Amino acid sequence: MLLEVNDLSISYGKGNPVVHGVSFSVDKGKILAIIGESGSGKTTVLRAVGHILPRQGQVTGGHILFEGKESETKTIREKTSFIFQDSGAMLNPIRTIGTEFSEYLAAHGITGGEAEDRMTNLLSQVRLPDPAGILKSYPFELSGGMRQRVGIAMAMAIHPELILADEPTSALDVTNQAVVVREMMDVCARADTAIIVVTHNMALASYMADTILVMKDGNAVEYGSAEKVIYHPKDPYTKLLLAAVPDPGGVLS
Ligand SMILES: Nc1ncnc2c1ncn2[C@@H]1O[C@H](COP(=O)(O)OP(=O)(O)OP(=O)(O)O)[C@@H](O)[C@H]1O
Repeated sequence: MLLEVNDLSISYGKGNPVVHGVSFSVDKGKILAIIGESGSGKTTVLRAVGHILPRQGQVTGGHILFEGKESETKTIREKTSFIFQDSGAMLNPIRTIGTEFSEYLAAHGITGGEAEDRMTNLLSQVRLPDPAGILKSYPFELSGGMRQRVGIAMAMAIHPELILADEPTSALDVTNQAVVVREMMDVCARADTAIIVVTHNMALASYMADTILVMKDGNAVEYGSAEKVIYHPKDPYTKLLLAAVPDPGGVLS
């Protein structure tokens, strides 16, 4: 198993836990969607897995195992990367994509021809036309969807075992959402990269995921294969989420 999370609890400061005893696992190359309403603890769980909880955030119970061992910051830095809602907006506005991208790779020990190859190869895998031209562009010269694709290409360029994606497409319009999600899934499938995607969108979760974890008020209220959760939900809250989706699984296809 690539990632196993057992009985995870998390608090901020001296407050009560905001995540209570959550467990799940992700196999190599598989996609887990964590779904739930705002404030249910999805991002907190994702940040704990990525070792990027804010300073006051603390894991107060449970275990996170990565490749069978207690997960350490160094391993996670090397083997996972993030895609945020506004990954594209995080690009430095006064530097070209090429400068930003190559520095990111250099920070991971990838330089010279190898870095060039990875950049152009991944930019074309996320279907950005004219990768050489993109590398010479400034972020403001690209559309929101194009910038988000650059964010996905950067996340994939270090050949991660696991991508942690927090609402990766919610800043995009509906047409772009579907395309960018498909590209993200294609690129990850080719490299056998696992994904944990946090979303409040049940249609997106059912389209992408092998496994779905439903969270409410910091608890896991439902967890299982996407098929089981979508077609045989047990928890009333999951049923409510599904009732809001006209055609689960079909909306983005
Ligand atoms: N830095 C922080 N300090 C204190 N409390 C926090 C902090 N970040 C989140 N929380 C609290 O933790 C709980 C879970 O928040 P979290 O952001 O993980 O939820 P979420 O399900 O990802 O919501 P959203 O969909 O709005 O991002 C909420 O009650 C939130 O107020």
